[in-house]
Amino acid sequence: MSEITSSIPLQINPDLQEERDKASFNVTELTHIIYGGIEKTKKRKRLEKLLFSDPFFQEYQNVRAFGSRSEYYAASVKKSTKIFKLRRQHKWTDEEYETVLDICHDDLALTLHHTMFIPALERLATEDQKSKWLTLAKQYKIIGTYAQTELGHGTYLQGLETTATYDPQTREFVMNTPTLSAMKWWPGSLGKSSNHALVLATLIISGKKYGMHPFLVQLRSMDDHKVLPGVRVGDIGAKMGGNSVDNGYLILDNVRIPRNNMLMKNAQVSPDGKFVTRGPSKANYATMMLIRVQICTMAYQVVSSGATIGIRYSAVRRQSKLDPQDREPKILEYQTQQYKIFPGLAMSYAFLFASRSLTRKYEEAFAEIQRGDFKSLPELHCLSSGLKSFCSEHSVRQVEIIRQSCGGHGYLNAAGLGMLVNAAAPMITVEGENTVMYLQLARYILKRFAGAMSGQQLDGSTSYLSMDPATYVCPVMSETDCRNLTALCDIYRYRSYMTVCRVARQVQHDMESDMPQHVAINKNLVDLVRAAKAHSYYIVVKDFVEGVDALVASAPVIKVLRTLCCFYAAHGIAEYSGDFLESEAVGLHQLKWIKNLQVSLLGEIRPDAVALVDAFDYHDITLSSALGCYDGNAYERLFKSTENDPMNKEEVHPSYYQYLKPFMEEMNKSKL
Ligand SMILES: CCCCCCCCCCCCC/C=C/C(=O)SCCNC(=O)CCNC(=O)[C@H](O)C(C)(C)COP(=O)(O)OP(=O)(O)OC[C@H]1O[C@@H](n2cnc3c(N)ncnc32)[C@H](O)[C@@H]1OP(=O)(O)O
Ligand SMILES: Cc1cc2nc3c(=O)[nH]c(=O)nc-3n(C[C@H](O)[C@H](O)[C@H](O)COP(=O)(O)OP(=O)(O)OC[C@H]3O[C@@H](n4cnc5c(N)ncnc54)[C@H](O)[C@@H]3O)c2cc1C
Repeated sequence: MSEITSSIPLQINPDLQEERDKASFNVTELTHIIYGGIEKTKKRKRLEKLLFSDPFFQEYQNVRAFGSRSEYYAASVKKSTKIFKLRRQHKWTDEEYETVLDICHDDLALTLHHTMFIPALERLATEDQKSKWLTLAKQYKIIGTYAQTELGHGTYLQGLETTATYDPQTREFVMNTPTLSAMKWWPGSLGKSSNHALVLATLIISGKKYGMHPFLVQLRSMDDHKVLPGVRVGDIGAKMGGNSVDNGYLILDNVRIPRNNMLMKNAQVSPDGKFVTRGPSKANYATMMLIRVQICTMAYQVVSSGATIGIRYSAVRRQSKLDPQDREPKILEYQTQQYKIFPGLAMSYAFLFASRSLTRKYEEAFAEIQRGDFKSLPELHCLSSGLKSFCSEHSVRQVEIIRQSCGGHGYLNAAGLGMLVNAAAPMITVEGENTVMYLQLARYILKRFAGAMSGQQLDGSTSYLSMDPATYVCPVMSETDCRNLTALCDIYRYRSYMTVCRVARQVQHDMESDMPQHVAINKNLVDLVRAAKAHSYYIVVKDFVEGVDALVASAPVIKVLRTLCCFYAAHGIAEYSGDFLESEAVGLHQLKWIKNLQVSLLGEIRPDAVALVDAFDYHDITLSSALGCYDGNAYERLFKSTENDPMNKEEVHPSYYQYLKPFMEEMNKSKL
């Protein structure tokens, strides 16, 4: 009788334990730093315990892995409603609720209700409207979504075709989807879950268009969830990932809504049809900016989850030979393996600090905006557009590299990496497609650069554009200088300055050669995006350096974070060496030193790699990965995962009787 079983050993895999034993710093101390203090970590742990003591959360993993799309959606609705109920029962604050959503790490079917519908009501409704609609939404008496994107237009909001035509006779808006391309297409939770939608439509009064405004439209009956007259709504189909969410389509045919259903914080239509605006014209774009900021935090969660799985697995997987006399080494010993995974590890900490800094700036600016002061809006719009694009692009790419680094097993659903990549991939597209968002940043940078050239004193994230480039000397004079974080940051800043300067001069030159502005811009789009990326990279490195410098922590924690920060910056210079050389931010000597440093830092990070991912403190259910589980018993967990596979339910699959058996019989009878 074979002794091979799928039972999970009670003890930690000794290979992983060995890693934990040799960590140079206190993991718990770093965990507290990551979560904002001991109290917050404790609170998170309490919430985690409360959630995961319910066996449903474990069963949900099986439905996610093996259920049909419809079963997965249903389980996710159940999960959403369970969480909603728990929130009421335990009177969670918004912060506690956000923590629960972070712990769940999963697209909930009703996610749009809290990620966009409620924030949109908070930002776009008047106080009177809030007391009605926001109260209902927060009590889950209505479930809503944010319906902006159409089949024909997602990016170009001025091209949206859905109309809201004011009828002064009845004091109603008449909502219409005039063409196929005008149908709403993509909104999450729209297809089957929501009974209300915030529909973004072009306002028309007496035949005149007044731009895009938000309208609250009821879609389904509150008695039986049946679709209301004039409304056609459904699911848009299976996607690469995120299939627990019913992204939907919506067609409106002369649907009448009361005048008060237009959210009127930023613009009003009076009963007799007069239009009045308040605040800047882009005030109705406020919800998108909030989510762009949140996407940076999501990118941190994505890449840190991927790094946790990749590093723990690489510490328990043994393969091939390094020393011919020794046993097979852990694959984490191979320098190439470290080179695939440690950039994701360093990026996790970089994005932690960058997203924290962006969130702080957002909260400060939002408080000003609430007081009617919009001066920080342009800076915040551009910073959030750039960082949203940068963090999503880099995290998705890095997690795919980590998936590949796990060899064949990384390709299994049970590894959790494929699902992570596919769930995270839309971060690149949602809330403004990345290229388009980089170009928003580039447009702002060009204007600021022109301001600096004409002697304006700049402030905020672009203040460095008023530097005098003639004063720049590469601050790295020796190999040892390469470890100086301020010097590395200066190199990024100068690279960004030169990239911006070059494209600004080119656009100006093209326009002076009588090229129309739009032609000159389009001729330089690739370089404009390059400039926005260089600026975003500089901001992330700067936030990382400043974040580590400002930390109050023990010497070992500071040391390990400084090493990671140095590696992050050195790796970026090595990876984009062409740009750094071309801009003369570094010379060939410096590049060689920085590349050497990058490789030697791999060896310095190696002993702390497992501890650095343990500090993220992800629960096994949150990670949902046989390869990345805390105990390191990856093989047992992989084997265990096959038990729930419906393919293994019967010894002989029905397809044998249907197809294979008759086929084999036919083949065996055949004379050929
Ligand atoms: C651990 C596991 C985690 C897994 C993670 C999974 C994640 C999955 C996803 C989660 C769910 C996501 C839900 C998604 C929801 C959505 O996608 S909702 C739809 C979002 N749609 C968009 O974002 C549309 C993008 N387009 C735009 O924002 C705009 O059209 C535009 C590109 C910005 C252009 O706008 P337009 O009105 O055409 O403006 P212009 O005439 O070009 O003027 C631009 C000027 O306006 C300024 N500006 C633009 N936007 C803003 C703003 N938000 N705030 C302030 N100012 C703004 C801009 O700077 C220009 O200013 P000037 O240069 O001074 O003129
Ligand atoms: C999973 C998921 C969830 C979503 N959830 C919602 C939701 O809840 N509510 C909602 O309203 N929407 C939602 N969306 C829609 C999303 O916001 C849009 O897909 C997104 O804004 C991009 O717009 P698009 O699809 O029209 O892309 P397009 O604009 O068609 O982009 C296609 C290509 O054209 C390029 N391009 C377009 N314009 C320019 C330009 N000006 N300059 C240079 N290049 C350009 C882009 O870079 C891209 O390469 C969701 C989408 C996804 C994938």
